[in-house]
Amino acid sequence: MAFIARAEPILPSHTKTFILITVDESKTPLVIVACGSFSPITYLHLRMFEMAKDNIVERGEYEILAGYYSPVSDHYKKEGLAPAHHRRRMCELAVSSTSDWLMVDAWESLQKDYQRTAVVLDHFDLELNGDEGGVRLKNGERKNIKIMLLAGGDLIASFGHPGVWSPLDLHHILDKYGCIIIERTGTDVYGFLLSHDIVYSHRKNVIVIKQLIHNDISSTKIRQV
Ligand SMILES: Nc1ncnc2c1ncn2[C@@H]1O[C@H](COP(=O)(O)OP(=O)(O)OP(=O)(O)O)[C@@H](O)[C@H]1O
Ligand SMILES: NC(=O)c1ccc[n+]([C@@H]2O[C@H](COP(=O)(O)O)[C@@H](O)[C@H]2O)c1
Repeated sequence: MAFIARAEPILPSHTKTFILITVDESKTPLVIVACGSFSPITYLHLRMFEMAKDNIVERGEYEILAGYYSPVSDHYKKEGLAPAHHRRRMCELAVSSTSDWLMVDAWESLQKDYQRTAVVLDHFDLELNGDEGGVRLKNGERKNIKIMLLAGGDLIASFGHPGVWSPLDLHHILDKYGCIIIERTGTDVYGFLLSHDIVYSHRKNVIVIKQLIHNDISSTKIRQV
């Protein structure tokens, strides 16, 4: 067993604190990040982390340290979104009453410009692994924390929409970090994986999770009620 080296909050802006977390040294420490609007956060946004956790635990390769919501800022020009501070607060309230491993990172929501997902993941990497971060092992060595993007099939399918994601960003996200994809009604994730050259070339760093019982709740539907 080993311990996370820091006793202060793992990222400065969180609602919860990591205090010495035990780590199974035989596994790769993993933090999962979901980027999105969360306007509002839904049960599926909570469920997707639990689905990811069940899958990861079963694989036995990683030890999950935490999951983070990173709500997009007000500069993401998507129509109908609530202000970022409300969306962030809704996420904070949702995790505080339902989870002991999910947290909300405010950094992205507070930025003065829109931040691409690749940049958001780099921010997590810097905070978690930079400056002597990561996990400290019993022998004194440190181990980097792996960071993976958690997303629904629709977001991954948007990788193929012209002009939405830069190929360089996709290589960066899929090579350096990796993706955990939750199937979503209306998107053929496996078909997309096979047909998209960049995603296919990084398929070893992509985990697809089947939604055994499909639930197509969406923030849009809730906004329209
Ligand atoms: N029902 C769902 N099944 C699978 N993934 C989902 C589902 N709802 C949301 N997600 C995923 O959650 C992440 C953040 O979601 P986002 O805030 O865009 O929610 P959304 O419900 O898709 O929102 P909107 O309706 O505003 O587009 C995305 O990766 C999205 O694919
Ligand atoms: N080029 C990019 O980095 C890029 C493109 C499209 C969406 N995204 C992200 O995907 C998420 C999409 O959220 P919505 O499904 O609510 O639009 C947001 O976090 C957004 O920042 C990133």
